[in-house]
Amino acid sequence: MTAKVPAIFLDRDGTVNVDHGYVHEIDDFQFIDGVIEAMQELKKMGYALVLVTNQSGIARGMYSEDQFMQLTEWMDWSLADRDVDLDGIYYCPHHPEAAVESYRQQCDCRKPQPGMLLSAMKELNIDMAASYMVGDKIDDIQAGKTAGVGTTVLVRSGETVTAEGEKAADWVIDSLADLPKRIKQG
Ligand SMILES: O=P(O)(O)OC[C@@H](O)[C@H]1O[C@@H](OP(=O)(O)O)[C@@H](O)[C@@H](O)[C@@H]1O
Ligand SMILES: [Mg+2]
Ligand SMILES: [Zn+2]
Repeated sequence: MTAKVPAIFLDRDGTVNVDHGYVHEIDDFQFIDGVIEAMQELKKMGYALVLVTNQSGIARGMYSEDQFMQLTEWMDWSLADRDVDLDGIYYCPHHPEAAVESYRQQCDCRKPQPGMLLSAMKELNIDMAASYMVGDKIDDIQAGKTAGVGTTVLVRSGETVTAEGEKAADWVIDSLADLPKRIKQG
């Protein structure tokens, strides 16, 4: 049995890229300042990078799963081009009140449910206690806690941080760009 790896679970919209609202076009995908450099550093520090994103825009009929895949491929290549190889990409296309019937369900993958993180844990052999969940919403924090992630981190780069969110998260930082430094501080 190989050793377990620590991971950084990354929310997408509001954490990696600016949340313009249900982003599904390359032209609207804008990396937040400093996050690519931070991801480079986190890889060097030995963390696996795992993206976990709710994509209810698919269930809502705003864009197709194929469109999401195309954007994801572009994002993945853009990051690889900058020496950031993502170790996993997980997404939830569902919503309980979906316009598109095939995506209408109360799934276990839409954050705050922990399904995406738990799938990654099994598939990538992740050491959850040594891992971090980074996101801009309380739903990200709750998913991390339920999945047994050691440290939950709320960022101020997306949705306005609420008092409830501040209370739930272990750490609150301005941006993913600040995470490597914050981890090194201990
Ligand atoms: O932040 P992640 O999980 O990567 O992705 C979130 C997006 O899929 C969208 O999620 C929606 O929430 P609802 O899914 O409608 O509750 C809204 O917050 C949108 O502004 C946002 O773009
Ligand atoms: Mg988000
Ligand atoms: Zn789902």
